Amino acid sequence: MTQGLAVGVIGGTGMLGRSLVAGLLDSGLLRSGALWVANRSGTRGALPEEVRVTADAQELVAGCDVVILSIPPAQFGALDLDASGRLVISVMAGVSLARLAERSGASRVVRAMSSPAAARGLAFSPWCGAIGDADRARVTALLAAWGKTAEVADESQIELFTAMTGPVPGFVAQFAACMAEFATRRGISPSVADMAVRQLFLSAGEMMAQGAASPQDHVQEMVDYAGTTAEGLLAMQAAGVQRVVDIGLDAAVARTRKIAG
Ligand SMILES: NC(=O)C1=CN([C@@H]2O[C@H](COP(=O)(O)OP(=O)(O)OC[C@H]3O[C@@H](n4cnc5c(N)ncnc54)[C@H](O)[C@@H]3O)[C@@H](O)[C@H]2O)C=CC1
Ligand SMILES: O=C(O)[C@@H]1CCC=N1
Repeated sequence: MTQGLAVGVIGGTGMLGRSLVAGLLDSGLLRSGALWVANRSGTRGALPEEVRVTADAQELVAGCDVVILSIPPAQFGALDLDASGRLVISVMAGVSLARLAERSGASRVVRAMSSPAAARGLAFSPWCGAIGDADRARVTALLAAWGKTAEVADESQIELFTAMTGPVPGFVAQFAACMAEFATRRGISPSVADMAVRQLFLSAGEMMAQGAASPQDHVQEMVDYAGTTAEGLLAMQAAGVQRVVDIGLDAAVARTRKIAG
């Protein structure tokens, strides 16, 4: 059963947690009054009145079927929690399934990744975990409330996505910043460069998200067109653009794998 769940987000007023809460509120999956948030202070912040807020994570667990962990990895070791009998979903970077089960006492444990784009239903939220069919349906429904979701093979793949799709706009912003820098160094005003680059990434994102062509297909189409863009793309490829991206993402994955939780 995926409708009528009671769900709690520990860390649900943080940068990611409040976005997850917003996505869940819009989902229609939860019973009325069945969304809980726990944080350190017990303060509501901007959360709507229908969300139940507590400073006591164990009180949240008592009221919920599903417990979502969205606190900083460094805080997880100090979290005193007995979530046995609950379905636990973590979106924390770097914290392993074994550590989640050991620290929470839960046997139904999922390791996922998401992003603050969840508030707009635009996140990509991959997950893994050894769970049964009913829990798989619950997890898929909850994570779909934040955007797209996919079950992946194992934790090492979650670590790749922690680097790639967790940080929004993250590495895409780096590419946009490089283009804005190119323009301003050649005399275009910073405000015009900023507007142009934002509009380019909006339109490119929409076209890639909705069109049939993959990003690789888009690149090949432009190369085959053999115009001005082809010249630039081939020069970037020859200069090692894939290697630069590999180096950056490998470094972010390595950092994720150093987190012990
Ligand atoms: N911020 C982001 O874009 C992303 C964050 N993540 C992961 O999400 C998790 C949360 O990150 P942020 O939201 O950025 O952190 P944050 O620092 O903005 O918020 C953390 C929240 O956790 C609460 N908290 C901390 N210790 C607690 C405890 N013992 N009991 C109850 N609540 C506690 C704090 O009160 C706060 O509300 C991290 O594990 C991070 O790796 C994953 C993907 C993207
Ligand atoms: O940069 C970070 O640590 C967060 C966690 C995963 C993605 N962004």
